[in-house]
Amino acid sequence: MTTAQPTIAVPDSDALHRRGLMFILSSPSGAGKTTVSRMLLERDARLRMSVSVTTRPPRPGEIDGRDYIFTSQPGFDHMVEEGEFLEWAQVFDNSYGTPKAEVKAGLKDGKDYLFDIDWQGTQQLYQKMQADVVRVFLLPPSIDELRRRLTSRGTDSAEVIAARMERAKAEISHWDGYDYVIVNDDIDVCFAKVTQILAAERMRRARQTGLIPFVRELTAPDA
Ligand SMILES: Nc1nc2c(ncn2[C@@H]2O[C@H](COP(=O)(O)OP(=O)(O)O)[C@@H](O)[C@H]2O)c(=O)[nH]1
Ligand SMILES: Nc1ncnc2c1ncn2[C@@H]1O[C@H](COP(=O)(O)OP(=O)(O)O)[C@@H](O)[C@H]1O
Repeated sequence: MTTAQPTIAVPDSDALHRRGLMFILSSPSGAGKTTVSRMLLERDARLRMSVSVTTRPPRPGEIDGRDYIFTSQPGFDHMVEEGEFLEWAQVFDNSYGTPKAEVKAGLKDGKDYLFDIDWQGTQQLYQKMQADVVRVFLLPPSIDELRRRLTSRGTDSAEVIAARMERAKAEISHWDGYDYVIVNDDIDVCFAKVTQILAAERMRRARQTGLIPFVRELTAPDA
């Protein structure tokens, strides 16, 4: 004869409530963060892109609202005045900012957000929302390979590429402000590492807000 057992929900990745996380990917321009971001978004339905606002003109193939929200400098300044950004920064000659509203609400609902932002934005988000932030920095395998990637992308003029190369070493100098640093040599290896980091970070105890009632149930006197 079997005795009736109290039912306890089996904890899989989504069975228990979890607070969402802010997954930040930074790198010097051309090291591969857009490529890795696209791969993540294609393969991971639980991850959403935090689409930034920028005054930079769209590149060929970029879509307003998907890659960036493109705006004028007065439009951007107005958003700053209205407090609509979680963080914003001047990068190269343009302004870039992370809209606040969706991310703040989504994190509570367990939604995860991907941020392709620079070290200045990373520092600001970390200061404001340290417990939610995971910081990943991609390095190129060499400076020559970085130049080759920027050139082969075919989206920027020689002048813009030269300006980005000039800034690359300054950007790389911020590598130690990140939790994880990956050399993006082989894209599949790099992507696998990023995926592993995301999986582990999702399982952190502090994010699994549903654990407290679950453990209470497991350890109840009549369980
Ligand atoms: N702080 C901050 N940086 C951003 C934001 N959006 C993009 N960036 C950064 O701005 C820099 C330039 O981006 P972009 O013009 O798309 O060129 P890319 O680096 O070649 O992809 C990159 O380092 C991005 O990570 C944002 O909302 N905030
Ligand atoms: N691991 C890699 N090996 C070879 N080429 C790469 C790799 N990662 C990215 N690329 C290429 O390098 C160029 C720059 O990558 P991108 O993702 O646009 O960089 P970022 O967003 O950091 O500026 C693109 O043409 C991309 O296809």
